[in-house]
This record gives sequence, C-alpha cells and structure tokens, in this order.
Amino acid sequence: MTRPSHLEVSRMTMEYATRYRTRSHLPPDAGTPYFVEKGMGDRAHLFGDLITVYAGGEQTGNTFNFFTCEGPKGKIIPAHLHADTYEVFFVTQGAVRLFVEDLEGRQQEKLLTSGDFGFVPRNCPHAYRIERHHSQIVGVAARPGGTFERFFESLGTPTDELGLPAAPYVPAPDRFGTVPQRYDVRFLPDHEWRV
Ligand SMILES: O=C(Oc1cc(O)cc(O)c1C(=O)O)c1ccc(O)c(O)c1
Repeated sequence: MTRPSHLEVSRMTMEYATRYRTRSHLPPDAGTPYFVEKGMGDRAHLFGDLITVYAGGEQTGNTFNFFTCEGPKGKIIPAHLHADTYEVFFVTQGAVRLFVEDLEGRQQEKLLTSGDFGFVPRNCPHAYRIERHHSQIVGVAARPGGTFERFFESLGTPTDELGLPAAPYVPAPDRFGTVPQRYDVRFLPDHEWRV
C-alpha cells in the first residue's frame, strides 16, 4: 500500500477507542492532532438538547473543552452556577437569551444572536432560554484542572444520532443528586430573575 500524501491524511477522519466511546473521532490522548467532520464529535442527548463534544479534558490535558449545544425553541436551562468553572456562550445560529448575575448580585439579560458572545465567570448564577428553532451555541467550560463536557452524557445519555432527541431525555430523579456536583454544576431552584 502506498503512503497517503499529507493532503489525504488531513482529509481522513480517524476512529479511536476512548474511555468514553468504543468508537470516537476524538483521540484518547493529548498529543495527537486530529480533525472532526461537522457533527461527528461525541454526542449526547440531555433534556431536548443535542450536545456534540469536539474536544475535552482527554485531548487538552484537562485545560479546556469545545462543544456545541443545540436545542429547540423555548428550551430553558434554569438558574445554576459553577463554583470554579468559567463558561463561554458563543451563538452561531438562532437566538439565545442569556441571564447572568454578577458577584455583587447585579443581574443582566441579553439576547445573543449569530456571532454574539457571552462570558460567565465562576460563581455567577446564570440561565438561558433558546428563542429560535435551530439555535446553536458553541461552548467552552473549564476550571483549573478540570473540564465539564462529560456532564452532558452523565446526566443525559450518549447517542450516535445527529439530531435533537425525538423526545426529551429526562434523567432519573436520583441522578440530579449525584451527577451535577461531580461536574461543578449547582442548580439554584429558588433563584429569581428580576430582569
Ligand atoms: O451546559 C450547558 O447547557 C446545558 C445544557 C443542558 O442540556 C443541561 C444543562 O444543565 C446545561 C447547563 O448549562 O448546565 C451549556 C450550553 C452552552 C454553553 O455555551 C455552555 O458553556 C454550557
């Protein structure tokens, strides 16, 4: 067999076995350059969302991640915070209303549309609502020495599908008692938005 040229190599989508998938396009280590075709990251369904992870702790030495989150219009993620995790919300399609409270208790609300960016520091309560069908957010969420992306398939479920779940995936109630805290997620059921 002849060796592929550099160009051919760059077009290939390799498959790996990782801690999380028997077949993944993400390598199981931090030293391998790689490419992932659109939509072909490690996918999970949680509530009405499709989350696609393109890079996570395994690939980045636990320093950052990169994922997309797509959900149906009307979808609300209720108030929560991350004690030690910084988060990016970069909207690439549709419209997403982000609510965030700073460390002094000042609240803001902003409609993000394609190309708009929101940043949520650690310890800041936040929530969001998807305002348009086919909305997509690019996310980065990490803390010193840890990333967050496996939260989605731990509370939700891994999937090979490329679209939103046909019916929302609602975790069993006992999962809420253990999984969020493992990933530095604290839901705030009594939180009120004044904006
Ligand atoms: O984590 C993000 O969104 C979520 C999606 C879910 O289906 C359930 C959740 O609890 C959350 C959450 O926020 O905790 C998310 C989405 C987009 C983004 O840019 C992020 O940084 C995080």
